[in-house]
Amino acid sequence: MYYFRKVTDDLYWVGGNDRRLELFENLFPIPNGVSYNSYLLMDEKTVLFDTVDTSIGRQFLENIEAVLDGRSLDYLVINHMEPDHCSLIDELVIRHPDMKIIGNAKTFPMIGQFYDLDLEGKTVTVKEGETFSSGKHTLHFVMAPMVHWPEVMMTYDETDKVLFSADAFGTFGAMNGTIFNDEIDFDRDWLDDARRYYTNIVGKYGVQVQNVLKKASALDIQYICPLHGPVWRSNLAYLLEKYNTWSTYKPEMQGVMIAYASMYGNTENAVNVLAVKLADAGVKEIKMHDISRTHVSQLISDSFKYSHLVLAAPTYNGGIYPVMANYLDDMKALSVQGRTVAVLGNGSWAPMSAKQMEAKISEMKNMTLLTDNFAVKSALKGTQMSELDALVEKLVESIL
Ligand SMILES: Cc1cc2nc3c(=O)[nH]c(=O)nc-3n(C[C@H](O)[C@H](O)[C@H](O)COP(=O)(O)O)c2cc1C
Repeated sequence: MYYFRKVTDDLYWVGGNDRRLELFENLFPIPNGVSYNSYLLMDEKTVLFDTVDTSIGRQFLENIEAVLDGRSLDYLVINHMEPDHCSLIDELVIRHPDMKIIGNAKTFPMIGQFYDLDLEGKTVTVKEGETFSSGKHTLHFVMAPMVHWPEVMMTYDETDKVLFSADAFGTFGAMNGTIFNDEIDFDRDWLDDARRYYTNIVGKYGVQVQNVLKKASALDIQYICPLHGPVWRSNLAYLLEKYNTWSTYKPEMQGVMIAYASMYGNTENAVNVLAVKLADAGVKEIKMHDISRTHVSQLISDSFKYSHLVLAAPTYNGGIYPVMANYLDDMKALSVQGRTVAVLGNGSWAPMSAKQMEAKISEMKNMTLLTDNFAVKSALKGTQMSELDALVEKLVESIL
């Protein structure tokens, strides 16, 4: 049985949810599932905005046939060619042989890479700022390269002031029938997933997101329809502000994330001592992660969230304990920058991890290091307490 929801008088959400998928992109745990959004505009011409992932393909096809109610699909706008959104193109081409596909110069070569389809005479190539009339509605195309793939564009419906934003403004999380931001408590229930989605998937492309935000600021937007997660129809300033903060790498929270790795508990003990000293000194926003137990995508998310990071790990075979090395590599790859960082190492005979972690941090942009090779030898001892107290003082001064 089909299901859909009306977004405006002429526009329908025809997507669906996957609560079975363990790892999004076979990388990111999604305990709350994920939605794949697609939107169908019922104008003089019918226009579908993007398709969905194969996992919900049959449901999606049923949904659009129900809304079409016997009409054929005239146009498919492809804002993004990532397979979780374009997997049903070939099926739609078969079902609606007269359908034309609207994309940009980078869209069609990608369709050719993914599919063997003869689209001769069935494509409409659009450029930045060009418009297309479906009857009552005028669609206006806005290129959004590298947010987060090169072919990405957004489509703005000038008539109803709807922005189809591709993966921008999307989030992990399946939707519970409630598809609008004013039907949910986004800040309480969705923000963490939204931040983890943004920082891990789009986070590297802050400059490109800023370019798109500038273009968006020139539009009168009443609705944002992303490809994952809720549709925004109120309080858009909240979401735009989050995106502005994340894409400029500004912290959301003045506080500290302590990310530690520990085999036998001694590094863990050292950061526990540090944490209570910070709390004693009045620092309240402290988030601790045992990084062997926290997925690296959550660490990246919190690296964007907090102003200060304390990273602690033992030396392992002359290098950095593997999960910490992996997290540091991910931080660099995803362009984490502008944070104040303290590093704590450990080792029983030749402690190298502090120096090596500091070297990796200094390869990242605008990082302020508060430590210089602070290394515990096996376990924290009273003899190192003044060094630790000095670090606490620096952190407190910088945080508060
Ligand atoms: C497989 C393995 C390799 C290690 N390699 C080094 C090393 O290269 N240099 C060193 O000083 N300590 C090395 N260590 C010792 C640990 O870094 C050290 O015991 C540390 O105190 C462990 O901290 P933890 O109690 O937080 O796990 C190694 C330990 C293990 C198990």
